Amino acid sequence: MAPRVLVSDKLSETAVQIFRDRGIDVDFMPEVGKDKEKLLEIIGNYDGLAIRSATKVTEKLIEAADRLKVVGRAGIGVDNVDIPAASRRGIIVMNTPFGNSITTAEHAIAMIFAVARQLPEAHASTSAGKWEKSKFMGVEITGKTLGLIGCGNIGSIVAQRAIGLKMNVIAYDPFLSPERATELGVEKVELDDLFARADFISLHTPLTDKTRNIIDAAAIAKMKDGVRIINCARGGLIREADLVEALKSGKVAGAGIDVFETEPATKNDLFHLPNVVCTPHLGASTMEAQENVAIHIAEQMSDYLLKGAVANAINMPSITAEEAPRLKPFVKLAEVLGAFVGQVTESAIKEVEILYDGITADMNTKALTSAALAGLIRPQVSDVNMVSAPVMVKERGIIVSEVKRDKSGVFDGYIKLTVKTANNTRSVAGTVFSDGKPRFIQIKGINLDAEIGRHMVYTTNNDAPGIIGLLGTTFGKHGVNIANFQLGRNRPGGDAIALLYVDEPVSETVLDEVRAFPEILSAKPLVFDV
Ligand SMILES: NC(=O)c1ccc[n+]([C@@H]2O[C@H](COP(=O)([O-])OP(=O)(O)OC[C@H]3O[C@@H](n4cnc5c(N)ncnc54)[C@H](O)[C@@H]3O)[C@@H](O)[C@H]2O)c1
Ligand SMILES: O=C(O)[C@H](O)COP(=O)(O)O
Repeated sequence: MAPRVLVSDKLSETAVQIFRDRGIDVDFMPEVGKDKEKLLEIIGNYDGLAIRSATKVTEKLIEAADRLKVVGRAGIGVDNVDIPAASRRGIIVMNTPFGNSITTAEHAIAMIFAVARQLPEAHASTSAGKWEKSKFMGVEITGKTLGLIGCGNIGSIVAQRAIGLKMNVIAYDPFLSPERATELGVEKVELDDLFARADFISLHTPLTDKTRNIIDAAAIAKMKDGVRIINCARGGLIREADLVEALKSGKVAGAGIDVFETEPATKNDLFHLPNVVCTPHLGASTMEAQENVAIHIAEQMSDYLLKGAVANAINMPSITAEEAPRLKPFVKLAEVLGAFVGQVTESAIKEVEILYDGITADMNTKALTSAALAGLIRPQVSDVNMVSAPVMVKERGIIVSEVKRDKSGVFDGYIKLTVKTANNTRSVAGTVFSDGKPRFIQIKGINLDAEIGRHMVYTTNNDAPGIIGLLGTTFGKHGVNIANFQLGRNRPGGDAIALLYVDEPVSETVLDEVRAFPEILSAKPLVFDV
């Protein structure tokens, strides 16, 4: 069945065409995002949800989204999506980090000009026939200092444009490297320094616990008199009530505000103040940007739904469409190794180490680790996948580490999973053969070469004559057909294991019969999704 996607916000219809061309069923309902009840009613029918900022993807919506695999944000900010809730349900959340950044940077530059020369008010006055030439005395931006709070994609573009306009640009961004600052021609400063020196301040950070109200009365008090403030990033970065006071007192000479604490902003104390220019969250609203983000999100979502490729996901490592086919058998291997340990481990897992040897060390190990963790905890939490597994493992306080090393044995590469509980350490290693199928190559340090089937039985036993006969006869007596039988031991007469690939699940009655033999220490049925 073709995957089904709902477009619930105003996206360019190019996105719809791309979904259709790729063979995806798509419903274009650009108003439904604002109708919470209706959305809740229909969301269960879709594998993908394409949105902008109007649709609120809440925990409640996610709970109702039984089929949903991917939320695609045609734009940058994902603060309208409950990402922890989506991750717990294994739903990928992806955005388009670059499609609208130039457009938004241009909007910020437009705001700088608008507040420097009071363009909207001058326009309104002139259109009203007043010709108030002396009322609208502006300031030049040449030679002025622009303080950027946040210098990522959009902040950097604003910096480049502002430098072209002969402004001096300083930036506060804890994650901006000195090298990148030099490359951009930007001076990296501390926040208080920025407040003290900037003639214009423009915000370009996401809204987080750290950035919320980054501009409030205390921050404004540290700024130059007559500073002008631009926000084309997110409402909530500025405490609006404090900005209103500062504009009224004249401490702040002007503000260009595209985003608001509450949106849609139909009433706001900032409206109608002198030299405040407001736009209704238009930062990304150009023909070019909307085409870009629509194309990007439709392609990314289609690639994921049809090929398993992951790009620009917030809650999952990327997997390119090119690497997806090569990675796929190793993803399966990692999952199977996790599933083996997950099924034989009965006490709480404390630590997981994943060793990537040879060619596997050069693969997308983040994705492989996510797959191994999904396999590992699936016996306890059935509804888990590569997106939700890392979150769930973290919630359970399990420490995960990856080790990579060059080819060390006969295989071009293999993966070894070692899991520690309070009183046990268990390991299993596997590789992918040229037939693309995963194999176990070592269990408990014992080498073997075991094909992996859907139903298997794993026994531990004392190495003694007659084990093959004993297991074969017991299973045969009960009509259990053995497709493949692998034995291994650490030394003659020492610890031994057997892995049997059987055609059907083996009942507990049969397994109890096996367990009753004194040579058999344990017998465990295993199921693998292969
Ligand atoms: N108005 C609009 O329509 C519109 C359009 C696009 C994007 N946006 C918003 O613009 C913002 C920036 O987008 P971007 O693409 O540049 O994002 P980005 O992730 O590329 O850049 C954000 C920068 O903020 C920095 N940062 C994070 N925490 C910080 C802190 N505490 N103090 C200072 N800097 C901090 C990061 O290091 C990063 O460099 C986002 O909030 C996005 O949602 C708005
Ligand atoms: O984060 C973004 O990309 C912008 O806020 C754009 O939002 P919009 O898609 O609702 O215009």
